Amino acid sequence: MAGILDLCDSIVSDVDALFLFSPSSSYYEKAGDIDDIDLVVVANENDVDAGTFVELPLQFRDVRERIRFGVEGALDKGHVEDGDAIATAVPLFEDEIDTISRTRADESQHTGIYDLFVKSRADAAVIRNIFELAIELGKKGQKGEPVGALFVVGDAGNVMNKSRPLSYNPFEKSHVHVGDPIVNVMLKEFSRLDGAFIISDSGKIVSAYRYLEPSAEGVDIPKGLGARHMAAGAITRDTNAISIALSESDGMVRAFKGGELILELDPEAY
Ligand SMILES: Nc1ncnc2c1ncn2[C@@H]1O[C@H](COP(=O)(O)OP(=O)(O)OP(=O)(O)O)[C@@H](O)[C@H]1O
Ligand SMILES: [Mn+2]
Repeated sequence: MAGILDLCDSIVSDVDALFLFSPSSSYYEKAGDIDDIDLVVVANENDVDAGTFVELPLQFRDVRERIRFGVEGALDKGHVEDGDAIATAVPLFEDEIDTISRTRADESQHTGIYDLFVKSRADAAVIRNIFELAIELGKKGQKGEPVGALFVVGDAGNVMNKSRPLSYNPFEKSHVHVGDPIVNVMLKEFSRLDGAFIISDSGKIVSAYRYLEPSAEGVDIPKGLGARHMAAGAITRDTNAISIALSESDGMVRAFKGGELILELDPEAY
């Protein structure tokens, strides 16, 4: 009679690599004893001193997104090759790894989730900060009044050229950066204002209150999203910026790059 391990066999048989998501040291050590398999650790920090490591900028709640990030990162860094079969060990319900799944490194399924953080003009840390801010703003907003916001990150000179002020710029003479505790308070305060925030590659807040006027030609964003999201998508095609929009109407955080929607997060899940 077949045991449950026989069912698991089809998940893990003949895989080229095993991806461990945020493993404990003991889990990592145990996995190290497995023969003939490449180990890749995907985590916020390399606590286990893994030789092969992909850094997670956010602890994506959607496990598929977390796995996609790890796989696209590993492909980019050459840890796996197109077509490789991969087993993934992930903490899904608990903090400890409790789920094993199987996927394939597939260049044709490329979503750009890794490139969004790592191959953008702006520093990955700046992009992460803006994500966290948008998520926080989205959560708070849902309790009181919903707020919308738009952050355009990187390539600020070009973005400024493709936009115009709606009102005076409260950041005109300041040298504040995202990540400064005071800035988060300011950004949250100003997010009630119209228009977009413009942020430099290194995280300097260049302007608030910008009305974006990019060419929307060739921009392919899902139908039903309005002017904020069209502008958010279009500016990333017209410049080398990425953008992060918080929707006032559905509460979602969306990231755009190269004129495309790359990632959609529900702040309530964080
Ligand atoms: N081109 C633009 N540049 C900067 N901000 C914009 C632009 N277009 C719209 N916005 C901002 O987006 C706000 C909401 O506009 P709209 O409802 O059309 O967008 P939306 O995509 O439906 O966003 P939401 O989901 O938040 O409603 C506007 O009040 C304005 O502040
Ligand atoms: Mn709207």
